[in-house]
Amino acid sequence: MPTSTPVLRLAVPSPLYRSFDYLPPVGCNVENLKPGARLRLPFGRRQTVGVLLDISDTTQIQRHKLKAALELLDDEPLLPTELMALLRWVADYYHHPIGETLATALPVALRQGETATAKYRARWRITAAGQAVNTATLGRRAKRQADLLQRLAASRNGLTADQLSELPRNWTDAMAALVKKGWAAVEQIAALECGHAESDPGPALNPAQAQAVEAIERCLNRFSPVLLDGVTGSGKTEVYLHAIAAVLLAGRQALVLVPEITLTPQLVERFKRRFNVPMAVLHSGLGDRERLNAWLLARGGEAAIIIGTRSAVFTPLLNPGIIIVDEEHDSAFKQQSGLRYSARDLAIVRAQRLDIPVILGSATPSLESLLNVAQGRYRHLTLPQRAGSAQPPTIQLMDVRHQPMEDQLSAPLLRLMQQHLDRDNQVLLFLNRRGFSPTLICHECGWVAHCRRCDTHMTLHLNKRQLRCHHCGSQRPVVAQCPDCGSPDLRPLGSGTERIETALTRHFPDIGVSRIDRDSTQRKGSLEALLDEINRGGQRILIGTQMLAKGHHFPDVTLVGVLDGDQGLFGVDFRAGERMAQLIIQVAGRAGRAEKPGQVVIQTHHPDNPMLQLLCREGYHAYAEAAMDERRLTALPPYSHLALLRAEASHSLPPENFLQQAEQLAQQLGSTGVERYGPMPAVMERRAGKYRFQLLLQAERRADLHRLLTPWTAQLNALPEARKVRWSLDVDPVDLI
Ligand SMILES: Nc1ncnc2c1ncn2[C@@H]1O[C@H](COP(=O)(O)OP(=O)(O)OP(=O)(O)O)[C@@H](O)[C@H]1O
Ligand SMILES: [Zn+2]
Repeated sequence: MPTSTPVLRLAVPSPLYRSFDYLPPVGCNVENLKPGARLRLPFGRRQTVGVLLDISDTTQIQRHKLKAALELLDDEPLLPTELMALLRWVADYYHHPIGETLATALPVALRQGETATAKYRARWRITAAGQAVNTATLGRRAKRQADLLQRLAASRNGLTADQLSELPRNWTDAMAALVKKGWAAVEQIAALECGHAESDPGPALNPAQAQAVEAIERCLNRFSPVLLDGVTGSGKTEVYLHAIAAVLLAGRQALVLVPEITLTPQLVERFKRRFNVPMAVLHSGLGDRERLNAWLLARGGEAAIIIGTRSAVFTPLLNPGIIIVDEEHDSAFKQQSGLRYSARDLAIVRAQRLDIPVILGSATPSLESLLNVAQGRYRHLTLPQRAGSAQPPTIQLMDVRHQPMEDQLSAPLLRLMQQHLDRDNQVLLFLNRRGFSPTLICHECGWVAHCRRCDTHMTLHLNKRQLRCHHCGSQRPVVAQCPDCGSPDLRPLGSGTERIETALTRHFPDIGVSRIDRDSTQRKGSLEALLDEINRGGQRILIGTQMLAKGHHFPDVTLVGVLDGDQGLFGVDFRAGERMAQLIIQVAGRAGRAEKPGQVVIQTHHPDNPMLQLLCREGYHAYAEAAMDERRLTALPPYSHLALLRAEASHSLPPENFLQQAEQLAQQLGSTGVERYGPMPAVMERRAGKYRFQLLLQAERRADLHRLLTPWTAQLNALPEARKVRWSLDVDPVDLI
């Protein structure tokens, strides 16, 4: 083989921290090989799909040992240069193998080697000649054509086969006749969801909103990170919509990241009502083929707005104009397995590389973002008041010590609920614990239902008569007798949403109760049905988990009760307090969002807790400031940077040994500026049958941390114990448990 044959450097899905060299496919014109294109490759005993990183003249492998790639799958680079560069950055920053990083960013269908062709569909429009036709003169024989023509005339966007298939009779012949006469024309359009024909202009902006929109519009052509810090119900979404309108006007695309789409059907609806453009909505219910289609149409520029959850941050865009991260504080933006990236952080990095604005919106910004504001890295735009006529709710602590309690419902809370219901309003109760009770205990001997695979209790789900582990998902039927002593006296200890629901139906027999948690919304469409029921208004009680805190708009809710305000006080994670504060303020934000004023009460056994008091009396920002001081004193993020090396195995020894070796390796590599803690068992040492250990690295300066991580992670796989464990590195972990 002549030495001039170039060598292809490929990213291949593999846990190895390197690229792989191949020769071009036999007979392939080298000119056609461009970085970002996929190739089918022989890999071990199987075939795989790799992405071309570079073409090189040299290789460290003896040439005769190189295998040839089998087939070039893309004529044009599938991944644009910008995205390729971003993903290389991502692999470096998260210290993740490049092949797996690229695989994470690609839709499954592309990973499997499917061809990258987008779907289009036919759409019919009326022509000028068609508009001039007086349908009355068409005569009875052409009634179907006349009907169709009228329909086309009434629709601004034209009609697709999907829309036409709703017609009672077959329409294809009649349409063909219209096209033949030149009265209708057919065009091929991207197979995407489209905004409604009747666009709605939305309310007039209030001064704070207008100021925010103006500030964003002024820097549409450059990187400008903005924290849109607006109290709940202040109309942040309106600001996004206006900013997007300006971006669309300039012929560019908007990428909108949300924590969970299925939980906020109302949001997507609002986008559709406002814009008459093709949209790619990337939700978890999409099939592989549909996801691929949306991805390709975003890449081709046909999708003007892309709304998706965290992985949407990797969507290729032809004309990117803005990135918006809604509810930026939400930990759902962090991927918790494989490539553990933060979509919020990557949105910033990507916007910077694209030189476009990025908006992080929240009523309860993360301490990370608040510090970035304080240090002048982000612009701070605030919406201090609720939009329209809505007033902020009053928040107070309710001391439940010595109070009679019915499950988690104190007597004063029940009285207050009655008052609000009597006024024909709705009451929302928040308890971040689903199921009937978190524990089932034997009253005779003290036996507790434990998970057999985790160090934790099973949760009792009475409706399904099951015990379920919320950590590994295992389940078994409820036993009638204690397996230890045979006593039938088994009692549920503590309450979850299911139990509260039962208590509420008992206490308020005439009032409808809607429970909203992961169990009650499992079936497709069930959340929408529940939301509809609530939005029909009138007396009603809502009980739910953090799902209720997610951006819903319930105009009739006037009372919000946080049933267990102490839940965040004793969390093991250093972020537990911050999370609980955000949750409380977000659920509180569901109260009094329309004309009626809202009231929020937080049941607590610690009414003197200074952080709770601060949160209630002075609001989230006062709380955040105090929490920030605490973090500074304890040198925790955002005042330091963390990386967590986790390892697990079926026995406890290998992970501990592996981490010990990893620790020694770090020591040998010299880790100035990096503190190491561990190895130590994870808080839940055994989960899903695996023993879990971890080693925490902490550095004041990010550069110090990464200087160690780069050589370290490259060598971890070579440690003797590495093959006996599953290990992973988590850079900027949000969850230390
Ligand atoms: N300028 C305005 N005038 C009147 N009503 C408005 C205005 N802006 C927004 N609204 C309405 O106020 C309500 C809350 O607005 P929006 O959902 O945009 O707030 P938000 O800040 O995103 O809320 P949250 O963070 O609590 O989910 C919506 O019903 C919206 O239509
Ligand atoms: Zn379990």
